[in-house]
Amino acid sequence: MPPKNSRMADACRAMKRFGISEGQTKAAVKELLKVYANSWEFIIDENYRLLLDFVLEQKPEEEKGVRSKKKEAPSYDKTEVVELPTKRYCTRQQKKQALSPLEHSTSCLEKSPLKRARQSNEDNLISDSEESEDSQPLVRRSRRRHQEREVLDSGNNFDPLCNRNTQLEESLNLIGEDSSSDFDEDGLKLLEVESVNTDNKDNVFDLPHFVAASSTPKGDLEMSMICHSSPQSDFCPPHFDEALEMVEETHIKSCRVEECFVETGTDSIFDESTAQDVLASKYDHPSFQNELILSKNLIKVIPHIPKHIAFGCYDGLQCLIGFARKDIENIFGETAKRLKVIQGRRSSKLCKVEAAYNYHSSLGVIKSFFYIDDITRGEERVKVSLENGRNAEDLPIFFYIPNNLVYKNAYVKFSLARISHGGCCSHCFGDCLTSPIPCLCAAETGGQFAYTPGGFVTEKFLEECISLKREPKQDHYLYCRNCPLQRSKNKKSSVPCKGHLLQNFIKECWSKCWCNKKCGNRIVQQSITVKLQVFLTPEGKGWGLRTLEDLPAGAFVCEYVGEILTNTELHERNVGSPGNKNTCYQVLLDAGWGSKGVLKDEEVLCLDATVYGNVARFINHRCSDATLVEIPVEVETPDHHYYHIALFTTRKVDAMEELTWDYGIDFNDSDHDSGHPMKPFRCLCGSPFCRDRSDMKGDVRLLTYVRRRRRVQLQA
Ligand SMILES: C[S@@+](CC[C@H](N)C(=O)[O-])C[C@H]1O[C@@H](n2cnc3c(N)ncnc32)[C@H](O)[C@@H]1O
Repeated sequence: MPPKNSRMADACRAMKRFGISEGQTKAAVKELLKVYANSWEFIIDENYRLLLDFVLEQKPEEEKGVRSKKKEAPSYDKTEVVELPTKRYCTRQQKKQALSPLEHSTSCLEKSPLKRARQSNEDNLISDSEESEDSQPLVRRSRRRHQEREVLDSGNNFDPLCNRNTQLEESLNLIGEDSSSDFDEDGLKLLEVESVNTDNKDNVFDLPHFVAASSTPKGDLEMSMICHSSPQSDFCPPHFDEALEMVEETHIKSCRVEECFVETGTDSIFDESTAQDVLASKYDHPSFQNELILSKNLIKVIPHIPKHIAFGCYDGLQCLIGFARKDIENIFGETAKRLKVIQGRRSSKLCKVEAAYNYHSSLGVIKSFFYIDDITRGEERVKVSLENGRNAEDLPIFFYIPNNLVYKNAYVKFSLARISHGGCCSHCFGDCLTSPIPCLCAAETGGQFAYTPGGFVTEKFLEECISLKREPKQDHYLYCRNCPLQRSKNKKSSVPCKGHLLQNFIKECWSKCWCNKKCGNRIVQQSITVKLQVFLTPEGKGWGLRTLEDLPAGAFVCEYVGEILTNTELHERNVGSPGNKNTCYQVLLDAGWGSKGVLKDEEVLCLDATVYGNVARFINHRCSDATLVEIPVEVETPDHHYYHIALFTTRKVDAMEELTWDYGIDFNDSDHDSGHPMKPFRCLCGSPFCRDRSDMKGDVRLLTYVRRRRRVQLQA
């Protein structure tokens, strides 16, 4: 019997042919050995068929793993990278010049990328009618095709990956495959291209095909296509029209193609002149020639690319993969300095198709596009963008409101008469935080301000709030004598209150105070100042919210805003909605419950952000170690039955990191009786402290799989 190591090495070699990494193979073999009592027989059988099937079945889960791993990437200058001008446009003037592709490319390259991008924006202002039909037949055609489709498809959801062919699926799988060695020290993923680029004639990946599609926050769509292009092979660059069609049909169904470029690169094994010869001869291929004549102004050939180039996109970041920095600077000039560059590990041949489209930012056409400039429709001081990455998903439909609004019966009466002089600072001037003696408003926080002069929650106060939430003790709960939650559920019998977490309140200065509007003790009422983005979470949690800038600990991010309902109204709303499916945007304002006598129904309040809400409705849950913590903030009224739920960072948060908070859900509450209005869901927070213990998926899935395999084998 061959030694164990050599069997593993053989298995890895066999799997490598299919683009499966060593890490994946080893993990799969380990699992299978467990099931087959350490026998290799089934694994080796039929040329590792079982192993291959098993790895391929595992893939979707592993892809999730890849993404969450990437999330933990250490910080680097992400903001700069996001701003990368990804389109390298040629000017309209250049398009009109009847240059050969190579001449044309030189003239394009002479301009700095920044200049080119600027020029292209100016070009975009030129109306369609100015465009000569002859100069851009393909673009024009695709526009018409799009317009026709727009009429047919209006209202259809964007589904970039539907209609894809098998080849595309295979190649996307390859790119998505995981291996811990695929990440450099910055946690960015290198595209695995060697496996699709072998000289093996039987290789299924011999034809050019798309490997990745990504959208950028600027609204560009990028497609990469790897081609087998060695001088010996009968490589032919993709038919331009075909490529364009594929881009449109498979990826940007509902977007308008404005401009489209094909860029080709060659391998470092060529010197510059050989590369030019090879490319020139390739473009002379009869099947391409006609298109070349028609679309030559759109084709740009970069004569010498020493290593493969590919654009990947992770959470809106662009990364340029495979170039040595020196080479990038030669080709892209100044722009290169703004890129995060990963040294290439292997050489490859790559053909890249770029398509740019315009998007609309008004809510009216939200459904057709997948990048929205500002979901708040100008309601906030800052824009909040939405990016629908590459997955197909309905865009959220709700009314954006920057402040809570009463639905009907909630008693939320703000009146100056209700605020006593003792409850506000009537002797202050300017910024209360600069005064040596904390003002009366700080009485709520033990005579110390909860905010620092820099505008963050103080370390001590933040710590207290976090530990109260993470490790609540029995005496941190208040119990109502006649709990409104139990009352609304079961009117007859009086079920004891399950308890409400006692929370530390902040009291902000307000209109009856003498301080300045910009006083440092008015943070939450200044509303959102942080740059935020709604995005589709890769783990399958739906939409999520992330910050586009680095945030220190204790920074105010946003308030949880929604309709203010009484508990009875909430109960009626939920009973009336099929399957209680709207509960996922509901929270209780119960921080003051149990501290006073029995609350009247109109004083028992909650927020529902299902239909009316702000950006906080997109914040997902994370058990225990969330990036945000909620703190009740008293602004307009001293009554603790109405307050603001303000969300502050629990620690330093990097740009592009997801913002999460612990909803306080009891995932093991099968009767859904804990009092939290939100129904428990299968938690995908990924926290090591995750409270959802229902997930024994790994073992169960493996067993099911093995049983199925055995059945198939027996039947055979
Ligand atoms: C307030 S919403 C958050 C935004 C939501 N993801 C969306 O797409 O609109 C709460 C819902 O998001 C989903 N969700 C939030 N956190 C989650 C988690 N850790 N795991 C799985 N789903 C989660 C659940 O469906 C939950 O009911």
